[in-house]
Amino acid sequence: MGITEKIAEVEKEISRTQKNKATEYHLGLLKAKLARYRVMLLEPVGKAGPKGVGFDVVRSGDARVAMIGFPSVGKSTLLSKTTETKSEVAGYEFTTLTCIPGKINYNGAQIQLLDLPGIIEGASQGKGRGRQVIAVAKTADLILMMLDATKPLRQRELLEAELEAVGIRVNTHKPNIYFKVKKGGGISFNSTLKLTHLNERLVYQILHDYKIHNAEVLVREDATVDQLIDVILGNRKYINCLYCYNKIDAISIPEMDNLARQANTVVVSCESDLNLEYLIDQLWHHLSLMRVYTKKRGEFPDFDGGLILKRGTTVADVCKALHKSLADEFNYALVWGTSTKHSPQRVGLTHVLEDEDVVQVVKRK
Ligand SMILES: Nc1nc2c(ncn2[C@@H]2O[C@H](COP(=O)(O)OP(=O)(O)OP(=O)(O)O)[C@@H](O)[C@H]2O)c(=O)[nH]1
Repeated sequence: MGITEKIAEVEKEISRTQKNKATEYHLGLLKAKLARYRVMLLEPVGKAGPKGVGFDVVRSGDARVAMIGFPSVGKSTLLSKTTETKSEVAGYEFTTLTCIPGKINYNGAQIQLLDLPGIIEGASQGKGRGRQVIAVAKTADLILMMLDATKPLRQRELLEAELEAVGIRVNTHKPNIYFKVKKGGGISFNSTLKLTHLNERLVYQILHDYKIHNAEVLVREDATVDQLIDVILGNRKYINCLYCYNKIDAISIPEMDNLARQANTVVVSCESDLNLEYLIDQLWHHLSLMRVYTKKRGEFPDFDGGLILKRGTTVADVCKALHKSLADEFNYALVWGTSTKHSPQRVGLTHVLEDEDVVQVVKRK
C-alpha cells in the first residue's frame, strides 16, 4: 500500500471514530500516525526530487505575501490592479508551474505579492507541483487567501485543511510546549497546569510512535494532541493569514456584510475597484510593518527615505539598519512621535519605536 492510500485509510478511520472521552486516546494515536505519513509524503528521504531548483522566486522588497486560492477567484485581476506595471512583472516558469511575482508599493515599503496558481489543492496528497509551491508559501510573511464571494463558504475550509496538512498553521501561535530529545534518561513529562486533552500515557505512546524514547516534555498550556504533534515534528510554520473575498459586486449587501464581519477578512471587488486600497492597508497591518524616519542634527527628517521595519523594533535595530558600528558609538537618541511622552524625548537603545517615529541618533564624542 502506498503512502497516499495509507493516509486515506487513517483519515477515514479518524472521520469514522466518534469524538468523546473514551476515544480520545485512540484518536490521538491515529493523528500521530497521520502526521508521520504526511511528513513522509511531503519530505521524502533520499533523492526523490530536485532540491532547491524548480520553483525559486527571488525574494525582493520588505515583505513577501503568498496569495493562494482556487482557479478563477480573481488572483490575476488583483495582481494586475494592485502591483506595478506588467512589464516589470516577470513570469517564472518551471515545467507546469508559473509563479507570478508582483510588487506593491505602499507607505514606502515594497511588498512582494506572489501568485501561486491553483496550488494548494491536492498538495497535501503530494500531487504534482504542490510540494515546491508549499516550500515557497512557507517563506511568506503573510498568506493572502483569495476567496470567491459568490461561491460556497466551504472553499475556505478546503484551503485551510490543505495548509494544515502541509504543516502551515495560520493565525495561531506556536504551542507553549518545551520539548527536547535527550540521549538517555527515558521520558520525563510534566505540565504547569491541569491538562484536559493530554495525559502521560498518551504522550508516551505518541513519542513511542515517533521512536523517541528519551525526551523532556513540559506542557505550559492546555494543548491538544495536534499541538503536541506539531511540536514533536518541529517543522511547522506559523504564518498570519488574511482572508480576501473577491467579487462582492456580484452578491447582495447583507451577504457582503456577513462576510466582512469575519475575523481577519477583507471584502473587495477587483473588477469594480472596490475596497482595494483598504486591502493593501490591511496587508501592511497584518505584515506588522512600520516606518521610521531618521533625522540629522539641525536638519529636517528624511521623509522620503524612511526605514521599513517590523513592529516592535527598538532604537538598537534602527542603528543596526543604518550602520553596523552605529550601536557601538551610540550615546543616546532623540525620538519624536507616538512612542514617547514628550517630543523629542531622550531614549536608550532598548526603546521600542512606533510607526512614523522620527529618530536622531547622537554618537559618543
Ligand atoms: N464579478 C466579478 N468578477 C471578477 C472579479 N474579479 C475577477 N473576476 C472575473 O473572474 C474571472 C477569473 O479571474 P482571474 O483574475 O483570471 O482569476 P485567477 O484566480 O487568476 O484564475 P486562475 O488563473 O485560473 O488561477 C475572470 O473572468 C474575471 O473577469 C470581480 O471583482 N467581480
